[in-house]
Amino acid sequence: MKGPYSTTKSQETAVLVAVIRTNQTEEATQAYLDELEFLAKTLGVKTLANFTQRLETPDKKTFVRKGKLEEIHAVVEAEKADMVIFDDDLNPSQVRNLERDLECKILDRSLLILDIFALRAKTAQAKTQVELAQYQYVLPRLTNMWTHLSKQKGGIGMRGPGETELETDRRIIKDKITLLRKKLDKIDLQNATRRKTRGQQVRVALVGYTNVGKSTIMQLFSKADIYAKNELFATVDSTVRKVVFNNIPFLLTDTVGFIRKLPTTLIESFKSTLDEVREADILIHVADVSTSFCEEQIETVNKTLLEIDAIDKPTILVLNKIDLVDEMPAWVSSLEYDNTEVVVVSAQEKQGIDELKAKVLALVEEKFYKIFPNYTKDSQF
Ligand SMILES: Nc1nc2c(ncn2[C@@H]2O[C@H](COP(=O)(O)OP(=O)(O)OP(=O)(O)O)[C@@H](O)[C@H]2O)c(=O)[nH]1
Ligand SMILES: [Mg+2]
Repeated sequence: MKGPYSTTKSQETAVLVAVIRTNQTEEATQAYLDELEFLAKTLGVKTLANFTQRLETPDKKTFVRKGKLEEIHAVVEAEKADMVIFDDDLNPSQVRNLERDLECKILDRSLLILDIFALRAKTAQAKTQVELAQYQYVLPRLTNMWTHLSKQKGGIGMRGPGETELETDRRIIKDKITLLRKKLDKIDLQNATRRKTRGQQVRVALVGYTNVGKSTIMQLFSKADIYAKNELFATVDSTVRKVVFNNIPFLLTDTVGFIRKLPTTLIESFKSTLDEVREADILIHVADVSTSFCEEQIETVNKTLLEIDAIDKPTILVLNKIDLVDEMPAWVSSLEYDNTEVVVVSAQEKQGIDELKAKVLALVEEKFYKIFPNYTKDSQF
């Protein structure tokens, strides 16, 4: 089951640690920890306990202060935890100090996300993108502990006079990054050619936070057999399907979900997968209305869309999973985004789907008749 770059084995156990920032509510912290636990669970890691400490910024040396560290160590020892997972990125010296003090494997949030992506990636493109992101993650974190890397190229006379193992490792990784970039450029070129052969068609992309129901909606619209599961990042590769509503055809893309604190190396390496989103004419932004952090998740997605230059498209905001909500949250009525229509649905219970389809069709039609002004409903596609 595990990909070649996995850093975790199944059935391992973990203790989670997060810092509560000034102004951050306990409720928010709990939601973040739940998400971290869900990320760990997706990798088959069981959470034994979690710890928080209120600090303005994480401690430079050990992320949390000494007293808290002792508490964590006691639990790690008593419960024989395999690892401690931190909710923010750690620098090499923090990792070293924490390994020394906690005497177990130390992971951070980015590493978990990278691991899940490595596990899920299926296409050559996604696999190469993940590998690139992993090397980019490792490069600034290289310490003398990583010397094993140089041995992979041992005997080829790689090491120049006076060069340390660390420098050799850096060079090996930089070479690897260059190689992966070249490989990706080649794949991108092939994909761009393929996209051109699709001809002029209206393109719609499903976007949203991870696990909100994008693939479930894709299935409803295209009857495609797509992996939809209660897991974070069930979808990492993009899928494109032709959909016809009311005899108007368009291309629908299901793609990777977003998450808060998405490692920047991942966004960079997944830029070409996100081309499908950038090049789309219309966005269906799916959100999970049943979580108390729906608004924040919508903001995270909008921020990421801005980062990849895909904001400002006609958008339908789909508030999904209404079946899990007794009462419509108050903030829904005050939702106001430019260029955005809101529709409330349950993809699972098929509530509100006709309204969603009608809204999608209206936007698709508008775009479609701009491309094909002479099209009549009897035309064959
Ligand atoms: N209760 C409820 N569950 C839903 C609904 N829509 C989807 N789900 C469930 O939510 C989980 C995630 O759905 P997916 O369609 O895989 O979500 P996604 O957005 O594609 O997720 P990623 O690909 O992981 O980013 C699955 O277990 C679905 O069955 C809904 O309307 N109500
Ligand atoms: Mg999905």
